Amino acid sequence: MQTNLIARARDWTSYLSMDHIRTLKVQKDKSAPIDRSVGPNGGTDRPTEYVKLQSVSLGQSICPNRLIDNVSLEVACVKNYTKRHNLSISISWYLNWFQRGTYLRNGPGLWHIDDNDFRHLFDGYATLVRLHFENGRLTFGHRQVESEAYKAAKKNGRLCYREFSEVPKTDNFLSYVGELASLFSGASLTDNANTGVVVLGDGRVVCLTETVKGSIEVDPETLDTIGKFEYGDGLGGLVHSAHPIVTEREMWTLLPDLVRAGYAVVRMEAGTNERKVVGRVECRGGPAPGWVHSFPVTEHYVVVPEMSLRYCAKNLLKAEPTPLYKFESHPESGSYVHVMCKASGKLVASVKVPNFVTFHFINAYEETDEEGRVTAVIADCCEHNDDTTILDKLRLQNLRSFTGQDVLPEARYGRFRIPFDGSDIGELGAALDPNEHEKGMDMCSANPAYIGKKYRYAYACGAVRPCNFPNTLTKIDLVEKKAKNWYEEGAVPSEPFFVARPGATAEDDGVVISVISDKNGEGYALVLDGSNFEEIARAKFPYGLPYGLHGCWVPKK
Ligand SMILES: CC1=C(/C=C/C(C)=C/C=C/C(C)=C/C=C/C=C(C)/C=C/C=O)C(C)(C)CCC1
Ligand SMILES: [Fe+2]
Repeated sequence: MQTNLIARARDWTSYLSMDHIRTLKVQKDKSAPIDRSVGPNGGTDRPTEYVKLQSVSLGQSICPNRLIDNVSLEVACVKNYTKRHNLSISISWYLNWFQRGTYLRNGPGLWHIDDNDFRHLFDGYATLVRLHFENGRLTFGHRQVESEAYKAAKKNGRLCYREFSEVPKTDNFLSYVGELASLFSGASLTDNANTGVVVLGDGRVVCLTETVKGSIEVDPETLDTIGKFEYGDGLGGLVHSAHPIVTEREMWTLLPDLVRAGYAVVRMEAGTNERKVVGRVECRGGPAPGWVHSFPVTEHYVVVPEMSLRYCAKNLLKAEPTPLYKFESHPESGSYVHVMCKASGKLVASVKVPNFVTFHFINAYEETDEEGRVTAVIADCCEHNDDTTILDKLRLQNLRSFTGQDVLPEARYGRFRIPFDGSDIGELGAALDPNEHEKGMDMCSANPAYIGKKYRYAYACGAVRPCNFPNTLTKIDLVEKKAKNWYEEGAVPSEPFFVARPGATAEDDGVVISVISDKNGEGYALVLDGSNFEEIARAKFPYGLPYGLHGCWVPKK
């Protein structure tokens, strides 16, 4: 039976308030109207909080894969419904090892407050999605991260902090002057932690964005917002990389210095809240540091990219979004890659490279000669052919239009080579022919055990064209220089996340998890085999989810 559980749109939208928890009528009604207006390819933008569902259950075979012998879906009356809603999808499959642990995915998920609609994908308030695997059951839930920005917006019915492209309305000049002061203190910047989620070495789970104040600890079980992650080091900083490098022992991140153009490279020991400055990189171009959404590390070095797309204090202040939002392109200033020794904080290489545009570095490693001496650092990223238009393409209006049209800007598996021979020039090319992934490429992950080391495989969102957004899950083999796709017509997958099989020896021995929005905006969790990239399991959600960004795996203790 192909019945879907769909709450009528009217019912959902009338339960916006977190404070008024009521029972929703869940109806087996395929024809019920749903607001599919948000996210690339729709997604169902419903108020996300606290829904007490009527108890419904049905048996359903939802995976064609022969490895799944039986799937049943039950929507239970959630006891603890003041915390979250919770749907239980029972799957029995043969991957016993993969039955204990939680996949969390963060991303912007709510793009309006009352009647105020946001403009850009990155503006949305953070929504956490949780897929908990245990004893052959998948428990699914999702919830808003309760940042100050989100709570203030809900309370006041309007935007109160500066988001990626949205700015609160200023009534008069005096309050504008106040705004200026609050901007430089960081007070007016958002703490909407809508970009990534990481598990620190001591087990704490933190949602992140690019503002330092937007580091928020959450409970991976209940999705409760525990509170602000306070850095107790006095380092301050307004912005940092949205993607720190986290291991069991430590966390590395970059703090761009918007006043004295440069970057502080900082390290935080696991179990502490104290970042320590290991070294500083001075920018070689100007007038401000290049935007650094992410960066890679090798075993011994931190790679600091300096893009010619640079932060712009003036644009931070503008009331209306500029074409490049908070940034400004300075192709004439050049682009550079710097390499710092983790142990000494000394700069060991700094090279000029062709201009590039990247949000996501994938990995980096050291190239060595026969004697084991490091001759170069190789750093890989999703590179948008030095085309900044990707930022504007991610405006909600663009994502909602152009379905089926070939408007996705081209991207490649960018590979930098930073030589250690003292030369001033680095190389940038493609690690494989971009036609392998139809020149669509972003949202990459690799086996976490290979971070900083020579690696062979990566998982990304690629393209089957024509498309207006990446629409495949793609396994990339950097030795064979081949890509293998998972693709379903009209579906929009989120970042493929690799989870290694405990005890695995092969790099690709594990599973790849993704959350998919199908062509109707409904959704399912998908599990692929990391080695042959075949589908192992899928579990359909009773409603669609908005597009999300980055995830993490929280192993069950
Ligand atoms: C809030 C402020 C800022 C915020 C920056 C944010 C939230 C940046 C988020 C960047 C993300 C999510 C990038 C993802 C890229 C995905 C791509 C390119 C996918 C492509 C598919 O083809 C600042 C701007 C830092 C200023 C202060 C305030
Ligand atoms: Fe990101």
